[in-house]
Amino acid sequence: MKFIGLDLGTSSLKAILVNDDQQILGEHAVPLSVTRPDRGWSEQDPQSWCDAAITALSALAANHDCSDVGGIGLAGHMHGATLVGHDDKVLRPCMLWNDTRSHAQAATMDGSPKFRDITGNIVFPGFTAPKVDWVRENEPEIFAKIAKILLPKDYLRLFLTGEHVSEMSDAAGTSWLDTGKRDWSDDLLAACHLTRDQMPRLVEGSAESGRLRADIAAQTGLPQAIVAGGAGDNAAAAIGAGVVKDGTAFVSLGTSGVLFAANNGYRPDPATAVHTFCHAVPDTWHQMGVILAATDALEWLSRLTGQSAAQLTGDLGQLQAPSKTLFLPYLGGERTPHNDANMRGQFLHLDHATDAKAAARAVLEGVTYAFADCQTALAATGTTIKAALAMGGGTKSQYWLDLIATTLNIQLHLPEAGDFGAALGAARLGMMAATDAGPDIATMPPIATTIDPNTALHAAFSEGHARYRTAYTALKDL
Ligand SMILES: Nc1ncnc2c1ncn2[C@@H]1O[C@H](COP(=O)(O)OP(=O)(O)O)[C@@H](O)[C@H]1O
Ligand SMILES: O=C(CO)[C@@H](O)[C@H](O)COP(=O)(O)O
Repeated sequence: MKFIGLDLGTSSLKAILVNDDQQILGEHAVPLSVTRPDRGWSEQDPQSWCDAAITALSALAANHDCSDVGGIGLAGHMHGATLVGHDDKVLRPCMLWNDTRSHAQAATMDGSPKFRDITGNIVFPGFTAPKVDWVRENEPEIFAKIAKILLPKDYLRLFLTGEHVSEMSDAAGTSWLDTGKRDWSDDLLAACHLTRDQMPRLVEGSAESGRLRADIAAQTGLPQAIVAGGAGDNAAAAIGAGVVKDGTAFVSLGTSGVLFAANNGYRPDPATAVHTFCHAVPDTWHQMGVILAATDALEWLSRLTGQSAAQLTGDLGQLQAPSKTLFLPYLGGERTPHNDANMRGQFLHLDHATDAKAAARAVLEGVTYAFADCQTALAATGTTIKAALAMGGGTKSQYWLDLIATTLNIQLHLPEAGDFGAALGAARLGMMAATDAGPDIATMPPIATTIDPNTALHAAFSEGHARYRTAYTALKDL
C-alpha cells in the first residue's frame, strides 16, 4: 500500500507519495501567495488551496503508480479562520495565523481567566477565536451566516471528502478546545456567541476522518483512499521527525519559526507565552515557542533588495562574531515571549557599510535571537532542549544553522530526506489511519549532518541576545 502526505504550508502546498517502508517515491509543490489588504492583516483565498491540492495530487498520480494509495494525511498552517455557510461555500477570505487585526478582541478574551484555564494558552490575536470575534464586530452580516468554522487543512478536507472534521492538534490552536480533555469547550464557545454545531467533529490525527470523494478521485486519478485526521503543520512535522517522546524537539525555519518539544503529559504554562497543544496521536501533548516571522523576515528583505532568500544567505562563509547591526523581526508583532501585536520590526546600528549582505546577516541573527527567546521561555516551563532536528526552507542556509546551534548552544540534526517534515508526518498519519500501524512508526529519520555549536562564539552570541532583549524593552513604547 502507498500513502500521500499533503502539507498546506503558508508559502506552498507540498504533496509526497511514500511506500509502506516510508520511502519517498514522489513529490510535488505548488506555490501559494498571501495578501495583506491592511496593516496587520494576512489572508489567503481557500480556493487556491483546493486548486493547489488538485494540481499536486494529479501530478503525483500522473507520474507514479498510485492505484494502491490507501491513506492520505493532511497537515496545514494553523489557526486560520475559514468560515463557511450552510451551502459549504466560503464566506470571506481566510484570516491566517499571522493576521493580528484582532488584538483587541484577543486581549478582551484573554482578560477572562477561563480561556487560559481551559485551553492552557494565552488567547493570541492570531488564534481562531479572536479573529471570528473580529468578524462578529466588524462584519456582522458574515458572522450571522457562519454554519461551520474550519481550520485551513480542515477546509481542504471538506473539499476532498465532503466531511466537516478537525483533529486535536489543530483544534488546540483555536482557543475553543479544552486541551487537557481533548474536546470542544461549550463554555468557551458560548462566550464567543457560538455553539458546538458550528464546530467540526473531532477525531485523533491518526484516525480516519472520511474518504476521498468519488469525483475528486476521478479528477486526480487516485483511488477513494481513507483520509486521516492529520495535524496542524507543527504537530505533523513532529510526527515526520519522530518527535513524539518526552524530551525530543525540533526547530522549524518556515514562514514562522517554531521551537517544538514533545511532552507525554499536559503541561500548560500560559504566562510564559509558550503554546501547549495536543499532539497528533492520542494521549500526547507538546509545547512550542512560536515566532511570527522567520523566513518571512528574509522574504521581506528579499522583496526590498530584489535578491532571493538563497542569494541573500548564500556565500556568507564561516560563522562570524555577531554583527553590530541588529534586526528585530517583529514585522507583524510577536507571540513568544512577548504576546505583542503592536511591536514592529527594527534595524539598529546601520552605517555606510551596511549593504544587502550585511542586512541579511542581521536578519538571520535577529530571527536566531527570537529562537533564543523561545528557548528561554520553554526553559521557564521546565523544558530544556539540548538537541533538535532542523526543518523548513531556512535549513538550506548552513550559516543560519551554525548561528542557531551556536546561539542556543544545542546540537542540530539535519534529516537526510530533506524538507519533507510536515508532509511526511501527514503521510505517516495516513498510514496509521489506513492500516494497523501505530505511533511507533513515527521514528526519527536518518540524519545527514549534525551541526555542533561553535563554543568559541557562544558567549558573544549570548551577549548579542542580551542586546537584542534590551533593544525590545527600550523600543516597544516608541
Ligand atoms: N537558501 C535559503 N536560505 C534561507 N532561506 C531559504 C532558502 N531557500 C528558501 N528559503 C526560505 O524557505 C521558505 C519556505 O520554507 P517552508 O518551510 O516551505 O515554509 P512554509 O511551510 O511556511 O510555507 C521560503 O519562503 C524562503 O524564504
Ligand atoms: O501559527 C503557527 C503555529 O502556532 C505557525 O507555525 C503556522 O502553523 C504556520 O506555519 P508555517 O507556514 O510557517 O509552517
